[in-house]
Amino acid sequence: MQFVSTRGQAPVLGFSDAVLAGLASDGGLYVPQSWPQVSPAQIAAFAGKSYADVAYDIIGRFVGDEIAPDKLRAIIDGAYASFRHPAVAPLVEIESNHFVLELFHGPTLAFKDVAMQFLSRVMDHILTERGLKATIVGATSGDTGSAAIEAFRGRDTTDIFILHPRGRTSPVQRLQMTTVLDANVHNIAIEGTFDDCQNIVKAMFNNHNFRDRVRLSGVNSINWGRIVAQIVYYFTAAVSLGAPHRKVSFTVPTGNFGDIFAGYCAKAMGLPIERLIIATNANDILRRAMDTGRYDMDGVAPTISPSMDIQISSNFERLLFEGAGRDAGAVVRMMDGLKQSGGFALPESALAAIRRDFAAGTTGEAETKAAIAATLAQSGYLLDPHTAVAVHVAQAQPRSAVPMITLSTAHPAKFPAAVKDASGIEPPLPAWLADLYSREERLSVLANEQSAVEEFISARTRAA
Ligand SMILES: Cc1ncc(COP(=O)(O)O)c(C=O)c1O
Ligand SMILES: N[C@@H](CCOP(=O)(O)O)C(=O)O
Repeated sequence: MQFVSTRGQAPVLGFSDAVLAGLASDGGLYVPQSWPQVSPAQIAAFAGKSYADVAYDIIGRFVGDEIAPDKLRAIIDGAYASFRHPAVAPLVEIESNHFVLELFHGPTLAFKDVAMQFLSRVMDHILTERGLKATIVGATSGDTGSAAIEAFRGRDTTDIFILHPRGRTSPVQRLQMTTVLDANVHNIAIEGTFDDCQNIVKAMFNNHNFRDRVRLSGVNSINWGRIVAQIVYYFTAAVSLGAPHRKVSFTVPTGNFGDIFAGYCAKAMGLPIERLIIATNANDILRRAMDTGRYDMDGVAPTISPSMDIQISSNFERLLFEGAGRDAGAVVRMMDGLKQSGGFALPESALAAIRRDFAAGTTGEAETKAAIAATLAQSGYLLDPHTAVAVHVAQAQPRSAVPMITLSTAHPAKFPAAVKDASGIEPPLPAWLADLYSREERLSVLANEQSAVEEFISARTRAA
C-alpha cells in the first residue's frame, strides 16, 4: 500500500515512512493511493471477533508486508490490552435505536487512546528496526496531548513535545499531561489558542532544515497512523448492529475532523454507512461550510467542550481531496486561500460530493448542558460535554429506521466542572487517577512563536 499527499508534490511513501513523516513535505496530508475493499462476507465474518482481531484485519490492509504479521499482531494486542473494557469500544443504547459508542475506556479516558496506543507502539517498532530516534511533536486542546504523553512516556526511541493553549484545557486534561515527569516528556503551554499551537507544529514541519535535523514526527491526526486505527471502531460498532445486512449512521463530535474522516474511510472501504453527521459546538466553521459552501474563519470562542474549540480543521483537507476527485491542484488553491485570506469556496462538485455522505449540525452551550441533563433524566446515562454536543445533533436529525451511533469521545470525569454544572453530578476520576490533583506538575510557558518552540526543542531532543 502506498500513500500520496493531498497536495500532490511530496514523495509517494509506504506505510512506515508515511507514519514517520506525519505531515507530507509539501504541507499536505497522506492518504492511501486507493481504498482497500472489505467485502460484505468479510464484514459479516467480523461478528463475534475480538476488537484486536478486527483491528489486525483492517490495519493490516494498510500496512501490507512492511511489518511482519506476528509483530503487527503483538503491537495491536499490546495496544488494546491497555483498555479497561473487554469490548474495548462498547455500545450503549441511550434511547430507542440511538446508541453511544464508548471510546473512553483507555488509559486517559478519551478516544485518542484508541489510536495513540497503537501509534506509539508502531513508531517504536519502526524506529527500533531502523536504529533511529525521533522528535515527536503534537498540538493539543487537551486530549491528544494526554493520550500521546501516556503512550510515549519512557520510550527510548522518542522525545515528545506537546503544545497546549495555556489556560484553555480542563484542569484534568492539563494535569494528565503536566504530571507525567518522565525525562522524554516535555509540556509547552503556549500563550494562544489550539489553532496557534497547531500552526506552530505545521510550520515546524514546513521548516525542512529543522524537521530533518531533529527528525521530526507528529502525533496529531494529520498522521495517517492515527486515522488508520480509528477506522476500526466504525466496523466493530456497525457489525454489532447488523452490518453488512443493515446500514447504520454515525454522529461524531468534530473538531480537527480526524475522527469523522475515519468514518468516511470505513465507508470508502465498503462499510454500509447511511450518513456521517458532523456535530460542532459554537465553533461551527464546518457546519457553516456544509451549509454555505464557504470555509471562513471567524475566531475561536471558548466553550464547555474545549477539545473542539478549533477553526483550522486539519483533516477536512483530506475530505476536500476526495470530494475534488483527488485533484491536488484544487486542494492547493483552497489551502492557499485559507492562508492568505482566512477562507475559500468549495468547488460546486466537491460540495455536492461531500453532501452526499455528510450532514452537519451545531449545538450551543445551553443546548449542550440541556442534553447532559435530559439524557441523565431519561436514561440515567451521564454524557461528557463533547458527546452531548453530538447527542443533541443526532436527535435533531430526521427520524429514520437506520440505527444512529453517536461517538462518545471522552469520559465525563475529564470535564467535572461542566458536567456538574449541567447535571448536579460531579463524576469521580477512576482509581488510577484519583490522586491526580496532588501530583507534581512540570511545564514550560512559551510565547506564541515558532522560533521559541524550535529553540526549546533543539536544546532538549536526543534525536538531533
Ligand atoms: C473529547 C473530544 N471529542 C471530540 C474531538 C474532536 O475530534 P476530531 O478532532 O477528530 O474531530 C476531540 C479532539 O479532537 C476530543 O478531544
Ligand atoms: N481535540 C484535539 C485537537 C487535536 O486533534 P488531533 O486529533 O488532530 O490530534 C485534542 O484533544 O488535542
